[in-house]
Amino acid sequence: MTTQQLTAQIKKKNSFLCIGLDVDLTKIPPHLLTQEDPIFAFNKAIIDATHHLCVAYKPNTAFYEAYGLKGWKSLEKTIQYLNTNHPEIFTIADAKRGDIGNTSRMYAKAFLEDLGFDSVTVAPYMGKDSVEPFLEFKDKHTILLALTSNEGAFDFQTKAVDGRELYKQVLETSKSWKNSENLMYVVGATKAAYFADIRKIIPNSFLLVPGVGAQGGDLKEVCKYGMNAAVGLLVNSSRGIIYASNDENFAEAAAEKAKELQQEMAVILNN
Ligand SMILES: O=C(O)c1cc(=O)[nH]c(=O)n1[C@@H]1O[C@H](COP(=O)(O)O)[C@@H](O)[C@H]1O
Repeated sequence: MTTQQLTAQIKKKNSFLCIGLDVDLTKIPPHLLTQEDPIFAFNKAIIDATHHLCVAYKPNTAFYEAYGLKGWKSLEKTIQYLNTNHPEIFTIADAKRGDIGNTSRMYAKAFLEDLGFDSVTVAPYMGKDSVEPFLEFKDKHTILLALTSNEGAFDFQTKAVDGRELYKQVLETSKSWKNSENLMYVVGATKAAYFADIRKIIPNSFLLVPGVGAQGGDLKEVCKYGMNAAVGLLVNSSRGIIYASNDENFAEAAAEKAKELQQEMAVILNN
């Protein structure tokens, strides 16, 4: 998918919501546990109830890898379901990969080619040759961790190296990499104060913004400093949406939560 197609979908749906499919079997409604594939059954119900409210889904692969072969199968079925039924929706494999070049090439093949995701999250710290293999795929996107939502972001990312914060160096340096037009960046919603500085370095790139909902980030603040002329934001909420209820009505409850965020977004987009 191109960023133009993503932006068109944002305008059409009045939404830049990304729903995180972080499925934990201890949190899903107990009645699903008797199904042959409870993770996929849960995801399918969530997708069926929310696809008109969001423009992206982001399964975090940890929640699938934790269940071994069965979990990976559920991930495969989820991306196939999305690509078959909602090809206009942007998909993110939140895998946070990155390794020496030939290994990154295999990660890129796994997520962007074999599974068929539109994008994958990648850690930048092994540098250019660890990221460029992901950038080779046409109309696929590499979402580089810039300034993450967690407390630990202050351990390294905001520390100055050669007089400039490390996250700024990641933004600046990565712009010169081959096919860098395929880059997007992760910036946590909990770091709203940093968005203005970030936009000075990468005015046009899409930002994946996790951390609203369960982690307490503020949507309005994020938009005030992070939005660009083409919107340029995908705001993610996982637990705050998918675990709104663990009764039989869980999918409708998730849709209600997604709608609350979408309506806030619509107001912001139309102001
Ligand atoms: O790459 C991410 O998506 C990510 C980066 C980051 O800085 N912080 C962050 O929370 N995430 C992911 O975004 C999701 C947030 O989930 P909730 O806090 O439940 O909305 C999880 O899948 C996290 O792994």
